[in-house]
Amino acid sequence: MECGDIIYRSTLPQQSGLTVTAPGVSLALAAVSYLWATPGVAPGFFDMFVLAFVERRLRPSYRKEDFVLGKKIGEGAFGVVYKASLAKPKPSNPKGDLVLKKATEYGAVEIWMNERVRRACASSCADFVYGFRESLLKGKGRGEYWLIWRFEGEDTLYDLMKSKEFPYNVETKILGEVQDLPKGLERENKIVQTIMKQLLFALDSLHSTGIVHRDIKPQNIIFSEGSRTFKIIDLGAAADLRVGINYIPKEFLLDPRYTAPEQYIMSTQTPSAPSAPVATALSPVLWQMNLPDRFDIYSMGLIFLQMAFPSLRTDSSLIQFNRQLKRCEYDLDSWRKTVEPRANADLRKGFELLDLDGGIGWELLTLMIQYKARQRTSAKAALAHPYFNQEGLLGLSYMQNLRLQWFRATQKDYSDAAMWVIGLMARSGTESVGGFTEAQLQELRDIQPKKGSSQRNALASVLRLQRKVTRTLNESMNELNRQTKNIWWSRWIPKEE
Ligand SMILES: Nc1ncnc2c1ncn2[C@@H]1O[C@H](COP(=O)(O)OP(=O)(O)OP(=O)(O)O)[C@@H](O)[C@H]1O
Repeated sequence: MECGDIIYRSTLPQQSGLTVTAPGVSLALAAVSYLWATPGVAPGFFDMFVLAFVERRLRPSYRKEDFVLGKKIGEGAFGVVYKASLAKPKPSNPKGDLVLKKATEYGAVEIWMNERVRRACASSCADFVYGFRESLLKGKGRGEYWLIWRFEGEDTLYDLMKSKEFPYNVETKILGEVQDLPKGLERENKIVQTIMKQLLFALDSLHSTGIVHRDIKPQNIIFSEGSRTFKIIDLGAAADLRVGINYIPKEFLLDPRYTAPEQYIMSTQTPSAPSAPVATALSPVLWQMNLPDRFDIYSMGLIFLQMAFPSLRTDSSLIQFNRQLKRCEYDLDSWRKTVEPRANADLRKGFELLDLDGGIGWELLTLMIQYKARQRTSAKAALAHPYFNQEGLLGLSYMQNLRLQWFRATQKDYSDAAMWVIGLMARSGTESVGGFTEAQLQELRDIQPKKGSSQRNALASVLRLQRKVTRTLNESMNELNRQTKNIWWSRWIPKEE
């Protein structure tokens, strides 16, 4: 080719463009679904490396001297809580009173969780202002964490439930006015419904971002005067399932009155606290395997129960209820059968309230208080339950009714059915029936495929593959766990200069 020759585009070699194929599209969709599935690997990366970074640059930071401590409003085993205010308020500072917690070691976790919540679902929890680790004076121990929130209000749900006036003492607070109904079950039911809706909404937002609270109880639910809603507080025992923070349960952080029977949010067979990258990559799988959010649902079910039954609002009666329920093998219906015949007026009132509208309240309660986590409803599914439909069951359209039937079917636990099928497979190995015995199944897991029996070989391969995947998963996680991993995230917590 001579210099100055004209080259036509059509004569150039064709560019190899991106070819869209059906398997490629399905693979991409599967990858996107995985990355966005609860607790959200992709949103997690964006949150940690973009949002957190931007927030740090834009939000004001504080030091110890900026605060004036007021009266003490709470003291737990791991911190002291004060009402506080700013020493020299500026126009850009938060308005009104503040709450300041001086916390020990668990303060770091609480700062992490509060910052995560502020970015992902600020309205679910008390409005977090700032958190830092105080400067260490030489020879003065490990230092404390200071956490600052806006003062949301005077009352926790516990304070409000202690009053004989409950739930009427909450009515104007959340609904803004007194309902045009005579005092009685129907009116009380409406108030309890509204409270439950607010609580489940807050809990659903927390769970959607991969945080399990683990200490849900009326004492940790504050009424926010500003937003006229209930908000969750005290994230010191929470676990962040996205990155595996606070993943190992610390039993002493849990309140036995409200904890679910399993005690642990993750199966004890799941390898302990994975390192952050592993936890992040596997978080959707681990979430689906363990359904850790159902731990909070059980506690929320107990709060629902206490709101419905005035006689179960004291500590001693709740402890007694827990004992009775355990004796009934956590079957709420059989507990009801035991106590209803000799129920006092208060207990009867609770049953009547939950039995309104065809027992839809009782149905929701039993979906929350179940022994097996997998049988409990999620917060999202609970919010879609017809209990929260204004007109109740009768007001449901044909389609809504269909959805309810679907909802009930999906809430069933099919693990028993799976066990039954496996059991049948194993039992069918008797000489009279033919097939595989338990011992033969075990043998199948161990042997190499033999020629001549394709069915037998296929099953053996599936079982071997399943065992191999589980083993590899466990080994790689344990391997990565050996690295120091517990405190990597505390780098994110600001320190006082
Ligand atoms: N943002 C807030 N606004 C108003 N009051 C609050 C706020 N946060 C906490 N409180 C009050 O402080 C009390 C103690 O708070 P919190 O439960 O977080 O502390 P704690 O040290 O973990 O206590 P405990 O160990 O007893 O649970 C709460 O019961 C509540 O009355």
